[in-house]
Amino acid sequence: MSSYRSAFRPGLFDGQVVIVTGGGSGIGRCTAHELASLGAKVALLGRNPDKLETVRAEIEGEGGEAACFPLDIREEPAVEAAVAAVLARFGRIDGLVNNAGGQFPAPLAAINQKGWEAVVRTNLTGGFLVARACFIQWMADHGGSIVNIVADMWNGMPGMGHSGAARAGMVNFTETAAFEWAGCAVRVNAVAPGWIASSGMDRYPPHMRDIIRGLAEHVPLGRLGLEAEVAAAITFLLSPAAAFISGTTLRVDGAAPNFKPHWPAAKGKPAPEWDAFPLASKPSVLGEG
Ligand SMILES: CCCCCCCCC/C=C/C(=O)SCCNC(=O)CCNC(=O)[C@H](O)C(C)(C)COP(=O)(O)OP(=O)(O)OC[C@H]1O[C@@H](n2cnc3c(N)ncnc32)[C@H](O)[C@@H]1OP(=O)(O)O
Ligand SMILES: NC(=O)C1=CN([C@@H]2O[C@H](COP(=O)(O)OP(=O)(O)OC[C@H]3O[C@@H](n4cnc5c(N)ncnc54)[C@H](OP(=O)(O)O)[C@@H]3O)[C@@H](O)[C@H]2O)C=CC1
Repeated sequence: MSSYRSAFRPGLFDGQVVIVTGGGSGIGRCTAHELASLGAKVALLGRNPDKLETVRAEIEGEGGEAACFPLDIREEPAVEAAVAAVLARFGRIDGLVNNAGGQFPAPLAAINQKGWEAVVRTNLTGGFLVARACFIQWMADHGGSIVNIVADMWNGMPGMGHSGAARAGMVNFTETAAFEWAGCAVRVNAVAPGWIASSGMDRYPPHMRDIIRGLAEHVPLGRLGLEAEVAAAITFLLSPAAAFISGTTLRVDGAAPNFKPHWPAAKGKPAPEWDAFPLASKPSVLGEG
């Protein structure tokens, strides 16, 4: 029996198979737990096999079913082989959560071609490759639902120019795929997290710690988001509750893009679903509490 306290009804994904890329940590790991708690069999994709294996063991320890498929999403043959391996193992693919991603913080002038391409391939090309493989190998004939995780970098974000450009591309890919694949009953949406208290926050260099700790002051809801709050948005878009929703990008950001410096953000608001995922990451950069 899973300890995950989902907002959705038990058994919602019984019999379904969902791929979660970047399932070995943070938002991907949390989403994998949530979907498994609702009955889905989860295929965990990511580069580090040890991280994937840890999450697989966690899920199976909670009564769910999961399997690991290590790969780099930027490598086309590896992506095609991994999707084929998921089908060989589970026999179907109902959903894809295209979550793997990330970047290094650097001003545009300090990014060389190799660095730019490393980030664009991670956050745009890789997601395209995984989505296309799922479509061609299964969803074109059977339908399905794809959720692409992007990032709330609207209007540009200094230090994140490569990633913001890639995410903008992924939003447009989402819109085109929603149109092209609609005739095959494939829905394609995106979720744009704002600043989330996930393991990802611990991957930034020490000199950024104060910036990260101060981010909540620029969020009208007065806090960082939770992994479980992003997972819930993804789960909604995968579910039949979103059957007429395709081609959209759902922000999960506490209204951060609406922040205006002349008006203070809310202070000390509790996170209502803090205990939805007892195993959630506690990024050390944010300190205790
Ligand atoms: C801002 C305020 C926000 C404040 C913070 C707010 C957060 C915003 C919201 C977003 C949050 C998240 O996404 S949280 C998720 C965070 N998680 C992650 O980022 C994990 C995934 N990231 C990665 O794997 C890496 O960053 C990524 C580069 C994408 C892929 O790794 P690779 O192994 O392929 O790449 P590497 O070999 O490390 O590097 C490839 C090249 O990239 C360049 N490169 C690498 N690091 C570099 C650096 N620091 N400065 C310049 N250039 C660099 C060099 O050219 C490297 O080549 P050489 O010179 O030959 O080495
Ligand atoms: N936390 C936040 O505030 C925000 C996060 N996001 C995005 O949400 C997603 C999840 O981030 P989060 O959970 O916070 O951070 P994590 O760093 O914990 O998760 C990123 C995951 O992506 C995987 N990954 C990265 N590159 C590749 C690759 N080339 N091939 C396969 N897997 C890869 C990593 O696996 P491995 O280590 O094994 O490579 C890791 O599990 C990312 O796309 C991130 O950019 C967007 C906005 C805000």
